[in-house]
This record gives sequence, structure tokens and C-alpha cells, in this order.
Amino acid sequence: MNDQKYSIELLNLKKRYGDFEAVHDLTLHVKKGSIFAFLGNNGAGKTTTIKMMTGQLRPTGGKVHILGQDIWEDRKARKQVGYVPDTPLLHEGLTAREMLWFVGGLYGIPLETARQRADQLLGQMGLSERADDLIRDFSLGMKRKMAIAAALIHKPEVLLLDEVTNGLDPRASREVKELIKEVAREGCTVFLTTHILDIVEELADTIAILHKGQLKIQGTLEELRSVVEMPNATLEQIFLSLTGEEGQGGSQACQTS
Ligand SMILES: Nc1ncnc2c1ncn2[C@@H]1O[C@H](COP(=O)(O)OP(=O)(O)OP(=O)(O)O)[C@@H](O)[C@H]1O
Repeated sequence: MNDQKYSIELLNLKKRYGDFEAVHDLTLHVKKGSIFAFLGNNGAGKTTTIKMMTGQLRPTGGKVHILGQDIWEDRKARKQVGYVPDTPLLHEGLTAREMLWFVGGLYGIPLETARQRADQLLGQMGLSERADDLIRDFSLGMKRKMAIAAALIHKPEVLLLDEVTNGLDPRASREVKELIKEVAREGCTVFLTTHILDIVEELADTIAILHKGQLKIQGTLEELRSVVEMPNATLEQIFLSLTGEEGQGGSQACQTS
């Protein structure tokens, strides 16, 4: 049992590619069980940040703590993370059920447990009737749901979703949003990136906006409105005001604690 208040803590996180600083001194605290939206223009540094949180990309500086553990010092902490990349790699030659068993095996889950968990997840995803069909024959929305199911097979406490609703039609997008809510209701912390601000307004407890690698603001939508002194603003208006070329809005971060 972990009694940390925050599931994810990024502490002065930095990433340089050669001379280019993609992520600059980023500090974020993500509350347990919350849905946290991480926004920014193309190239702002969102995927770079997520890759540092999964252990795929070594930070140039700073720390990533998952459930209080530094994932770069203690690899076990990475097992608490489920990750859906922006372009998920699926085992298209397997059936839905077989793929979940296979991924369960990669996490060292006993086969019987993986079978039960796979059936439960396929039910949750509305894919039970397609469990024995090949993934290559699935629609984009079904494939995206399979990627989420695979990320959840080991019951992670933290789920990282990189642009998970990209390219989905309204129905598939609705199903994925309902799934995200359900996962969070079950206590999993969800950290997501998206360019679709309606999704953020509907789902997110906390919003952070990154601009050119720098955190501009974080807080609830109400807190963001208050910090930018735009009491009736939509998230889109706030986003545009903070990420324009003039870069107004400063780097004042509104913390929810
Ligand atoms: N391996 C790399 N080498 C050099 N530069 C890189 C590398 N990966 C990313 N970058 C640069 O780092 C910056 C941040 O990229 P990143 O992919 O993190 O942005 P993003 O916010 O996820 O963008 P998008 O919304 O388009 O996915 C970009 O300028 C990108 O070109």
C-alpha cells in the first residue's frame, strides 16, 4: 500500500538533444487517482516528457518519481506504469485475446491470471465478441482500445496516454473517454496528452500547458482562468493566450495542492 499523495512527480526535469533544450526544468505533481492533461503545441516537448516518464529516454537532468520511487534509480517502479504511445505497436497477427496473454507474459503474469484479466479487459473495452479475431482486421478505434487494454493488463497504478483519441470517430472517441473515466474511478492515475481541448474540459481534473519546453501554467480550469485573469475564458482561449509567439502569460505555475 502506497500512501503517497502524488502518483507522479517530475522534479526539475530537463532534456537536451544536442544544443536544443526540448524540456526545460519541468516540475509537476500529479495527484493519485486524478486525470491530468498535459497540453502544448506540436513540438512543445510532451512526448519527450512522457518518454522520460516511461524509462525510454534518459533525462539530461532532474527526477521522475512514480509512487515515490525514482524510475531511473529503481527499475521496479516502471512496472507501475502502463503506456499507450501516440502510434501504438500492436501484434497484428495475433487475436485480441492472444495479444493480451502475450503482453501479460512479458510482465510475468501467470497465464491463468492473464486469461482472466484479458477477458475482463475485453469486456470493459466492448470487444468480447471480437476476442478471437485477428487484430489486423480491427478498426482504428478498436486497435486503440486494444492498446489501452494491453497497457492495463498488469493493473498499473499510473496510465500514460499519448494522443490516444487521435483519428477516432465521435463514437470511438466517446468510448475511449468513458474508458479513461472508468480507469480513473478505479483509482488509476491518468496522465494524457491531446490536442483536442474538449476532451480536456470534459475529463481533466488538472491541466498543464507546456510551451517550447517550459511549463506555462498548471491547475484546474477555474484556477487557470483566475491566473490568466480571464474569468469566462474557454480552455482554447487560455491555451492560445499562453502559447502565442509573443509568449505572453509568463511562466507562473498555479499549483493545486
Ligand atoms: N530524437 C530527437 N532528436 C532531436 N530532436 C528531437 C528528438 N525528439 C524530439 N526532438 C525535438 O524535441 C522537440 C519536442 O518534441 P516532442 O516530440 O517531445 O514534442 P510534442 O510536444 O510531443 O509534439 P507533438 O504534439 O507534435 O507530438 C521538437 O522540437 C522535436 O523536433
